[in-house]
Amino acid sequence: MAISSSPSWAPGTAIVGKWRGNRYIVDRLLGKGANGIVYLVHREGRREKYALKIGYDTLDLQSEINVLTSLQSREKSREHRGGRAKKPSRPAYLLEADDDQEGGFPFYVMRYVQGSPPHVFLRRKGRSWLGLIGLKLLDRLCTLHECGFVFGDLKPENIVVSDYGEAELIDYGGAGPKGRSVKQFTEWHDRGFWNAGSRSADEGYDLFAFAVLCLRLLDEQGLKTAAAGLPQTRSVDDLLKLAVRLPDRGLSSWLKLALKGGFPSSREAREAWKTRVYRAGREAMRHDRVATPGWLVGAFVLSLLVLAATLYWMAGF
Ligand SMILES: Nc1ncnc2c1ncn2[C@@H]1O[C@H](COP(=O)(O)OP(=O)(O)OP(=O)(O)O)[C@@H](O)[C@H]1O
Repeated sequence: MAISSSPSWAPGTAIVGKWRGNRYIVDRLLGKGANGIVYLVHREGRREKYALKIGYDTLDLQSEINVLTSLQSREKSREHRGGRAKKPSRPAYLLEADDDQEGGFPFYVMRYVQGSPPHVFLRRKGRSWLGLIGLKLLDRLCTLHECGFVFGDLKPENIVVSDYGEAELIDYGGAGPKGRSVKQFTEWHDRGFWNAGSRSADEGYDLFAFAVLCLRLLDEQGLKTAAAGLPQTRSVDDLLKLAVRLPDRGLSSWLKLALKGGFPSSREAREAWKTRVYRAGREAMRHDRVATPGWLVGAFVLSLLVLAATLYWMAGF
């Protein structure tokens, strides 16, 4: 069923599931996209917040639900194996799916991810946080790949970073099974746009998009200029040049490999990121934290000299 006009729900509205009977109260609108509208909600009588997505198209929504169901069951079995069956470490990927009792609109309820997009986060906290954010994102991609899916449309708008640097993927509308064609992509992040490979859903496709994401976060102007080139001359070399320009050698070499499709799997890419980018960045952060700025050392020496001169002068009396 395709929905031409979806309902606009005001805060306080109760959405009642037709089949399962659960009631969700709308707190506010979170956002609108090509595939649906997302609201912040809570279950009636409970405090936990969730994101509820109402879709424009039942089939599109169902494919997102399939991905979230796989992630959910994988997380469950992982926690079960780890002996944490009683208390899940994170809220569920997917709480439930149902149709709205009133209008029959399909919806699903997922974990609410609170935070800001990565470019906003990095502007506030500093670029050295890219190592941690990247590691968390690669964790999410590895999990998704191990479930047999590829994310597809990896871009800043589909990432939320919490205040502690936990990065989460939102919007699984572009995700699909490995081996098929990528169904939803965004020009700059798309391997095909750069004539750097096919649009078939493989792990390397997401790693390529991830590498472009890093370039975009660190050198958006450079990426914009490169993307303005003629479609027939545009190539991965344009991106490699941007990667070479980065001052962080470890990051630069990681990006080059990802852009060239050199990682055999996302798991290996993640391990390489951890040693070459994340750990190296952590060392730099630690150093920044303990190193005393030069001006402070100068001011301290000056105050010692003033003190010595004062004592000398007083001793003369
Ligand atoms: N789980 C979530 N937690 C918090 N906010 C969310 C969540 N899911 C979606 N949002 C917000 O709702 C907006 C729209 O959701 P979403 O991106 O899933 O819709 P879409 O129709 O698939 O969008 P697009 O046109 O980008 O494909 C997002 O940009 C984000 O701001």
